[in-house]
Amino acid sequence: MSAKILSGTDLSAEIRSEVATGVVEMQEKHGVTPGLAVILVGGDPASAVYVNNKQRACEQAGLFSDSAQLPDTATEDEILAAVHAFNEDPRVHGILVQLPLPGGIEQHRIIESIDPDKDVDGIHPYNLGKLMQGRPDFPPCTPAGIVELLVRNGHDPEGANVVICGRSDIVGKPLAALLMQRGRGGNATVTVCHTRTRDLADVTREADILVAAIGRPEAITADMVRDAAVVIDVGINRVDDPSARRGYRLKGDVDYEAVSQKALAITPVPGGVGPMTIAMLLVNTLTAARIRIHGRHHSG
Ligand SMILES: Nc1nc(=O)c2c([nH]1)NC[C@@H]1CN(c3ccc(C(=O)N[C@@H](CCC(=O)O)C(=O)O)cc3)C=[N+]21
Ligand SMILES: [Mg+2]
Repeated sequence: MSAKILSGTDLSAEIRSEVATGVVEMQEKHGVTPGLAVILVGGDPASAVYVNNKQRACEQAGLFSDSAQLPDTATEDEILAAVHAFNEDPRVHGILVQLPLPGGIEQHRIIESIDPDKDVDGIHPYNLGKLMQGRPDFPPCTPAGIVELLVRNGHDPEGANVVICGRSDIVGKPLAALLMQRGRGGNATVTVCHTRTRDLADVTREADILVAAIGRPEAITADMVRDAAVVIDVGINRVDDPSARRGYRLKGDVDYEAVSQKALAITPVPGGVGPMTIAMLLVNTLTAARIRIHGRHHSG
């Protein structure tokens, strides 16, 4: 068997065009253009790629976009000042601070300084609290993108055994919360694995839906996957490859060649979860603009 490919490239284009329609409607009805600001600290080349992709996606969907690029020597106060400026900027409805921040910066202080109404990443404690209550305004973008990939491709997680490998604050933990909540995209039975999990393969083999968010190339091998599982690969690892145009290749956390022989469906890397993350960032920015107009309770 060869797995069906779950294309994040295609689905993200569909979602971005839904956002574009929403933007036009908002401009006509309210004279408001939703805006997203990205704060990037330091010169990590992969991060710069994402920031550029985000800007381009904003322009294509008709959103206003801005960014602040700070050197990796920036102090906590300088980063706080950048956040503050966007908190106060009426053209900006959503703020994303690219993580991780350089060592020595107290990340939680920065995140807590973001206006929760502009926290389109959904990582401020207030928004994470609402997520845990099953009523998120801004579901974190990568988890939200994964849920859309599943639901819109006919792999509803309801009743399924979902195993998530990785317990990060930005992927594993919020994804578990989304999948276990009541309602659309939820009602799954969720297991979260991590570096201290005993007999990882024994756990992953029970998964109807397996999510790899580990950060190590090809960590998930075919023997760890149940026949006909749906496999979601969150990893975006740069692996040196002198024969490649840019000197590296992107590899997921899943051994794609082998696992795609066994799985029912699988996301590719690139072209899977990555583009969905950006699409959901635009969705959340449109939501943030709706909230500014109508309030938190009328944003549905
Ligand atoms: N506060 C915060 N929120 C984030 O959502 C966040 C973050 N920090 N820090 C970094 C990670 C990583 N991330 C990606 C988004 C899109 C692609 C993406 O579009 N990837 C393309 C390939 C891009 C390439 O060529 O490198 C793909 O998978 O097809 C990748 C990675 C968001 N992150
Ligand atoms: Mg407010």
